[in-house]
Amino acid sequence: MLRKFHSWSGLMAALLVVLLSITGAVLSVNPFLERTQAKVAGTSSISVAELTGKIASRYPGAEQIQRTPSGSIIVYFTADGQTGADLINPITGKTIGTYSTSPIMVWVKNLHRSYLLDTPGRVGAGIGAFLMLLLTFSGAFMLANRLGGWRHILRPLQGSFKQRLHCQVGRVAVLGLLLSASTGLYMSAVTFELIPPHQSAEPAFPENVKGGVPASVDTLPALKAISVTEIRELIYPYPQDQSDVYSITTDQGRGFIDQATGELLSYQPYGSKQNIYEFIYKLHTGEGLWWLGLLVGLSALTVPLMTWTGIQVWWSRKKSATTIKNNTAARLADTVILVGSESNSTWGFAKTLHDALHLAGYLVHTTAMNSLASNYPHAKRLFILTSTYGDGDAPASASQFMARLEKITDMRQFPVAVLGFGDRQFPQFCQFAKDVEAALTAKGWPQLLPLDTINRQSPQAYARWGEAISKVLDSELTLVHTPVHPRSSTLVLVERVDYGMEVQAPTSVLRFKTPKGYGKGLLSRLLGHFLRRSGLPHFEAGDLVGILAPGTSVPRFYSLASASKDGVLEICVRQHPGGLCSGFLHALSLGDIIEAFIQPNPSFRPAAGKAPIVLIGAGTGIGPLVGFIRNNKAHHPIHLYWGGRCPESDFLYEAELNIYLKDKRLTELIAVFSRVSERSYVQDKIIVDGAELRRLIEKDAQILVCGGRNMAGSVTAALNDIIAPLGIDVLTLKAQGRYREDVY
Ligand SMILES: Cc1cc2nc3c(=O)[nH]c(=O)nc-3n(C[C@H](O)[C@H](O)[C@H](O)COP(=O)(O)O)c2cc1C
Repeated sequence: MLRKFHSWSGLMAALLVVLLSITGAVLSVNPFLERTQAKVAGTSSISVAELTGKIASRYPGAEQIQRTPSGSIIVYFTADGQTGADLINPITGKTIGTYSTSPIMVWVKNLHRSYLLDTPGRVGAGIGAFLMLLLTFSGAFMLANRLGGWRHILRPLQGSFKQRLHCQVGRVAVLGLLLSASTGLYMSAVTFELIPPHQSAEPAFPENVKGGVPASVDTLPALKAISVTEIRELIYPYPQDQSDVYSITTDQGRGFIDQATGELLSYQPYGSKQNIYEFIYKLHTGEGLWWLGLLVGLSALTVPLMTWTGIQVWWSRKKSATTIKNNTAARLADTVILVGSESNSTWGFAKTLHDALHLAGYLVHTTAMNSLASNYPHAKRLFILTSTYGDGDAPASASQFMARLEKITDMRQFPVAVLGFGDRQFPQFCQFAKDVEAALTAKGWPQLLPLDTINRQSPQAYARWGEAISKVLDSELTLVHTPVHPRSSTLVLVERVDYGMEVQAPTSVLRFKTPKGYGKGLLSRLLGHFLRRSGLPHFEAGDLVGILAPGTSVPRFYSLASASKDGVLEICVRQHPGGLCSGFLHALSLGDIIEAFIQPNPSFRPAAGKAPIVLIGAGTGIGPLVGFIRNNKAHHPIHLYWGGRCPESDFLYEAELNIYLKDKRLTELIAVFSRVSERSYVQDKIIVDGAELRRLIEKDAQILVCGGRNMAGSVTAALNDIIAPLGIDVLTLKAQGRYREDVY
């Protein structure tokens, strides 16, 4: 709900808020520039009388003096029948230069205040400020939700690069944006008198003007009592009109001064409304607070970037989303389907079930598990279809389901059927679905059907589950769903390095490129050459590539050892006896092609920051770890623990790792081998280095583990022992986003 609101209001407001923020950022530089020109040091001891005296000798035709919020003094005068305005040094009274306002800045100000459209534009600017405020609030609440509450708002972010960029930039700019949007909105409300007008009434023109011979301006007692740092404006009386007065505006109020006696007449101090308005005006414009102006201006500059990343995130979500038609509202539905999915394939199965039930006359409500409502007044049955991710964990759209279920205590219960989607090659097969079923049973929910599982999106298994549903509902349902894989790209093998034959662990590093470089047409190929683009789809090291071996419909996933910016798609594959896909890949010769698609795996990559990184892997688990090291151009400290069989035969990436050690992309390489006389495994070496690792973890180190399940389990156990003296365990590190695994 909040996300929909944030996305749609963001899309609608994009142009308005981008214009407001760019122009606001440009204007925010003004107070700083003015401040650098203004001579303010030592002016507090100078009175207005002194200043006007100095000005009078140089500008006998002075008509008005103004002090800008940044402290610059401007004199408006007439000389030889011509009017002019000069900047004055308040200490010497000398001319600094001619004062003029830049027409470009005037144009930018008008664009900011009214989009150059007068009153309708001012209304638009007010709406823009309001939408910006809503977007800032909704974005902050979404982020807090996503990170598990306000207390965890600074936790490392997960998600695709654009999602992380969007949230990170928002996190940095949130206070500045709240300040500029709320103050801008207040000023619009004042303009349209939605808030009672702030302007205190002008003091009445004094009735008791003496009208005598004007005294010299530098002798007037009222002007002697006011410091230059307090004055805003002094308007001189009409020459030769002895009944006229000086009109003065200061930081505290307005009044008139008798030109003969120098007495202050009918003075009126500002009321609290005026003071509030002026304070908010200062906060919004930075006039008089140049450093705040610059900070707010800098945060405004993030808006175009956030708009762009926000649109991209929205578009990729929309592209991959499954549209559910005939979705009944939760409060009216007799059947509820909750979906837990990471990469959207389970949504396709849920849609098939939704359509079949709708066709059979049910009122069906389908939504993400995270959107579990606190009640479904008319529901008679609940279906939960969920995949499992990570190592038996919840997928993205179900990440908050368990916590929500725990909180809801008074929901009416009705029969539920849980269907798990998973892959048997993961030992925690459909574990999250099992956990959901167990949590519901513990809360006393009745069963519609016992938990069932679907291995590798099998359409046959799904159809069989459909038959069981038909029976229990006594309705004829046909569940035919063939999963659609993302559009694949054709890649050609350009390089392979083979290892491990002698130790019965044939392992190859395979590097692929697109067959024809960037794009297909001549123009795009030329462009690709010119821009040095590889034509590969975008991916980061640690993402997954799904490869369809000929004759199979189920892809096999491999962790990527390169990022697309490296110009190649690189994987490290061990040949398993009888393995369909690994056999196919190992049989490839240079020039052979494969069909592949990218599946982002944003939860497995180092978080941003300078904290040390400990990479732990064994065998082909080194693939993504090498990718992280290769891209460590900032030379953050990286320690790599890796285990192989024999240094002469399967020391994967040995030459490359030595280069990285030399050029400091890698700080330390600890390689251990199991088929040598002093055999050792990574977990053994971790125990030996326990004290050093504990020290790194105390320094906020993050740990990334990649490789087989047994190795990962032993590493967890070893680390638990090592960090026990710190009063934490691996689960704590996981919750802090500092322990990430890619385990197979
Ligand atoms: C990185 C990764 C981790 C996975 N972890 C598990 C797991 O622990 N247990 C399991 O049964 N399936 C696991 N799977 C398989 C997915 O659950 C399965 O492919 C599912 O059909 C994906 O559905 P979705 O696209 O709706 O998220 C994993 C898949 C990937 C790519």
